[in-house]
Amino acid sequence: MSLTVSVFGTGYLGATHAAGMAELGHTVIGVDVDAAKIERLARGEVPFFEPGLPELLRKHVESGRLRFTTDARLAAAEADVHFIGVGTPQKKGEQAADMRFVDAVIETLAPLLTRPSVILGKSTVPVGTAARLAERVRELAPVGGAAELAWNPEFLREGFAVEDTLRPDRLVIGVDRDRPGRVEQVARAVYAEIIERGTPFLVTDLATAELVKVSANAFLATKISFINAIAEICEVTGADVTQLADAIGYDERIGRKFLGAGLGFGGGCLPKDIRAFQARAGELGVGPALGFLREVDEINLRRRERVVELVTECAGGALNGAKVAVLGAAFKPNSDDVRDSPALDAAGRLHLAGAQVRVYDPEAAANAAAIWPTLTYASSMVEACEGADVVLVATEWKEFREADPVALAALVSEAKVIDGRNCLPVERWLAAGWEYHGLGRFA
Ligand SMILES: NC(=O)c1ccc[n+]([C@@H]2O[C@H](COP(=O)([O-])OP(=O)(O)OC[C@H]3O[C@@H](n4cnc5c(N)ncnc54)[C@H](O)[C@@H]3O)[C@@H](O)[C@H]2O)c1
Ligand SMILES: O=c1ccn([C@@H]2O[C@H](COP(=O)(O)OP(=O)(O)O[C@H]3O[C@H](CO)[C@@H](O)[C@H](O)[C@H]3O)[C@@H](O)[C@H]2O)c(=O)[nH]1
Repeated sequence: MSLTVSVFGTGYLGATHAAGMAELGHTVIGVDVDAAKIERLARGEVPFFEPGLPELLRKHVESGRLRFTTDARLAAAEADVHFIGVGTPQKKGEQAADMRFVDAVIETLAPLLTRPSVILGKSTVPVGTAARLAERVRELAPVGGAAELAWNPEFLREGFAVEDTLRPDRLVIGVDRDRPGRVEQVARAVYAEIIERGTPFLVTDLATAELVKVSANAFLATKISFINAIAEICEVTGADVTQLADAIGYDERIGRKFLGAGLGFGGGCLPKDIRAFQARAGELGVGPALGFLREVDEINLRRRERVVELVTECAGGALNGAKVAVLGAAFKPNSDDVRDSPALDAAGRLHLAGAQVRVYDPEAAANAAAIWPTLTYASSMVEACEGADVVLVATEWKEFREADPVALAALVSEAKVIDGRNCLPVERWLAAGWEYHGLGRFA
């Protein structure tokens, strides 16, 4: 069944979700308060880097199935289902999530709902938010209880956002058990094509759906920090954390995914989500239950300090004046996102410690320069490496993994590389004469 849906927020999540909904056959209205962003999207342009999204978005904008507006009234008038995909960033100077964007959508949208409607929240929120918002919607909507709200967390990964939207591992819908209404039936209609393929569709209560999302991210962050903690031990014992991860990963109960030791996790999700989860647990009086997440965060941040230490050692003990090429600024490859990026953070720390840092990233330089305008940005890997005393690989872009170590060795001043993502073919780099340092291996 084809529906008309709106998506509030057209960032990484919202723009992908809007295009995905159109691909599933629905008529879609994307709504954002950022007029410049809406103008670009309406022209069929994606304002960030996400493989496969420009083609999908353009296709549906051109067919007229996907429109963009800053006017919430249009969405309220035409759509039967409204998705909330606005940001829930970390509050400045606090651990907790900033809920003002989600709240603003409800305050704007609910008073406009004059016919039965379903609101599906996708943003990552503290447990308890959905119940609070459902109540507020009933208060504000002219149709009262005929405006229903459920929570439908999103699990997409940047870099694979289109694939994850169209072919998710599972769908989770949290509904108000005391007021079941039509919301489950509507959610099934929205995702019919995906459900028919046999994708697990889990219906839970509101709190469980909210907690599924933050628990998944807390688990992923914990797995990464686990292996990075082991990397610290490997560094003082001469062991190799990548071989260790392979060996423990063969045990299916453990699994090899997310055991990539290196500079650690960053981005717009894992760091702020584990902090907001701890803050919420504290508010609920069960802070100690998530005390381990503080450790997870600390282990993660220590990796950035370790990289600065390694660069300093490679530069002969002092960073002042050392020429350092930093390859990568994005928090991970195939993304231009630099939110809480370990790569950019390491580059910034090296710069502040007196190194002459030249950063190269194939997609994220403009976003990086908005945060760190005082860093020097090279327009190619070659330009970044020319005359460098130390090369730091900070994001595992394919371009860096497949770089020719012989050609690069001829450009640099000293052939010393720190593989901050343990992603380089070590034998090739050693054979080309490089002094190689990984994280948790050949330290
Ligand atoms: N980025 C991801 O990969 C991802 C994946 C799963 C879940 N999430 C969650 O999804 C949410 C959005 O994340 P994001 O990375 O897309 O954020 P983002 O910052 O890229 O985008 C948020 C968008 O919301 C818009 N916005 C703010 N207030 C608005 C309003 N009142 N009405 C309409 N639009 C408004 C902003 O202008 C911006 O375009 C967060 O809760 C995040 O935790 C993100
Ligand atoms: O073995 C690994 C795997 C990942 N990372 C790092 O962890 C961070 C996060 O990676 P990833 O989870 O792939 O990126 P996101 O796009 O932020 O996706 C996460 O956050 C999203 C927003 O909540 C969720 O929807 C996704 O399911 C969840 O994977 C990045 O900095 C990676 O470099 C590692 O250091 N080692």
